[in-house]
Amino acid sequence: MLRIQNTYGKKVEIFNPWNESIVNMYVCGPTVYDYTHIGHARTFVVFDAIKRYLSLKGYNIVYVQNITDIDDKIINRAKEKNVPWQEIANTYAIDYLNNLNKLNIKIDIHPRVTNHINEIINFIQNLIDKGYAYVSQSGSVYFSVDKYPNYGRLSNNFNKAYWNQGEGIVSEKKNPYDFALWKSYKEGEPYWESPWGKGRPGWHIECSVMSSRYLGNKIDIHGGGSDLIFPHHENEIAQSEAYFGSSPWVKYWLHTSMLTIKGEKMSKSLGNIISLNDAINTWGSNVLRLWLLSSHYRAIIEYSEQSLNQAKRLYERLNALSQEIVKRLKKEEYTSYMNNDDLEAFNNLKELISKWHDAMDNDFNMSEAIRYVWDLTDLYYKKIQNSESYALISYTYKVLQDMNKVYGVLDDVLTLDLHIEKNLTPELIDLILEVRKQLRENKLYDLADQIRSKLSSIGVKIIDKGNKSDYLITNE
Ligand SMILES: Nc1ncnc2c1ncn2[C@@H]1O[C@H](COP(=O)(O)OP(=O)(O)OP(=O)(O)O)[C@@H](O)[C@H]1O
Ligand SMILES: [Zn+2]
Repeated sequence: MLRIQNTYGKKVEIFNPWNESIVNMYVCGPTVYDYTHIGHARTFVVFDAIKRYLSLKGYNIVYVQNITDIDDKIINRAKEKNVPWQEIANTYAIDYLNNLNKLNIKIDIHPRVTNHINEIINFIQNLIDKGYAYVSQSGSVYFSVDKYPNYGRLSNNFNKAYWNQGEGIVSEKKNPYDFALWKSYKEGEPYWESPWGKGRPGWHIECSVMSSRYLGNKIDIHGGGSDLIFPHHENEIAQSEAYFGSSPWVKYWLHTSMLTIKGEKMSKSLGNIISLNDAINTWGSNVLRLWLLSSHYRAIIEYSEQSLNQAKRLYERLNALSQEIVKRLKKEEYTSYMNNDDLEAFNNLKELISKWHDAMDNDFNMSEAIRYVWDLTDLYYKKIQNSESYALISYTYKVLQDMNKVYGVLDDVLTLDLHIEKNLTPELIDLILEVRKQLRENKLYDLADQIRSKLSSIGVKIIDKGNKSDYLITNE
């Protein structure tokens, strides 16, 4: 049974999504004004692994991660470089998407703020109509924090002096801790028309709007780095619960701790980043993934070549043994008989994968789970490598496959489909062979040969005997 530590309430809870088989996930994506860095990768790889684990457990997941493509930081960077702001946003959005791809991360929906301006305006208007927001003299719109009684519950801080929004001193606010939903136009800045005049959306509102646009009014998992708990996520909750008039809006809040370098958060604004491009060129994406999935998601990761080298060793071991297993299963040089040693190794494996699941079920305890991956490599070289047993070797393959569904680093190697016969019914193959026979009778040999080679590539070997054909299912 999966248990998750919810940042909201700081308690470990049994995972029980709103709908028993579907999980809605939203994770805050980057503001695209600089290169994607390994700090981002820490958060994005962890949530990818969480999504993959939930999928291994049988849930259907819808995963949304936004792209913030309009923001003060983008506008400032464009001014510095003297290029249009769209160029900055596009360049770094492409960098981000390419790197996700290299890291084997698949997001279902990647909404961009500038494609949702109308929805943002409607959402804000609704908050004004309900009395949760007000329009200032300049035409900016602010959320009235005092109107929302649960403010502070996520970050567990109810001291109003702490609620500094980092927006500088803005005298037009009713309270210093009110935050901007809409920012009125300033000379030389991009703008959109709105009922309150020209302007652009504030940062927090975009996530409330885009998450509900794609996931509805109830979210199962909302994630992001721990740097976003206050004020960003606190504000998202206030806006969304005010808008929907119900609580809780999000069932489980999950936050990754920061990736640090020399003890400091790696971040674009501090200028201490190692870009993902560079890191992938140096280490490869598989080593990076394994490294980032070797720590608990709530523990800080300090950048260190030593720990990356350790992940590299693990990857090389896993890769080598996977290749060996695949080769052996293809060669059919085994027997199905299990001697006592095989049986013992089989039971060790069973215990190992069950402990791995227990660790993952325990609030995705990846630092413990990775130990079982190391143990698997030890077990293989000690007790499995010299075994002749098909049952043992194919079970090792299955265990590796399940683990890899989360780690996602052996996709190129684990290419055997041990259950090919399940996907191709004999009737279907007979039908294809019949069609091929008729093609040959009509001297359409090219087409007949194409069918033969296509079938061969999916593991069905055709054996022609005169005008009759038979077939063999192989794992090649
Ligand atoms: N060093 C880090 N470690 C882990 N997660 C991070 C780190 N930096 C950013 N994130 C996470 O990555 C996502 C995108 O963050 P964002 O674009 O705000 O990055 P940033 O580098 O912190 O930028 P800025 O310096 O402008 O705040 C967020 O979910 C954020 O929490
Ligand atoms: Zn967000």
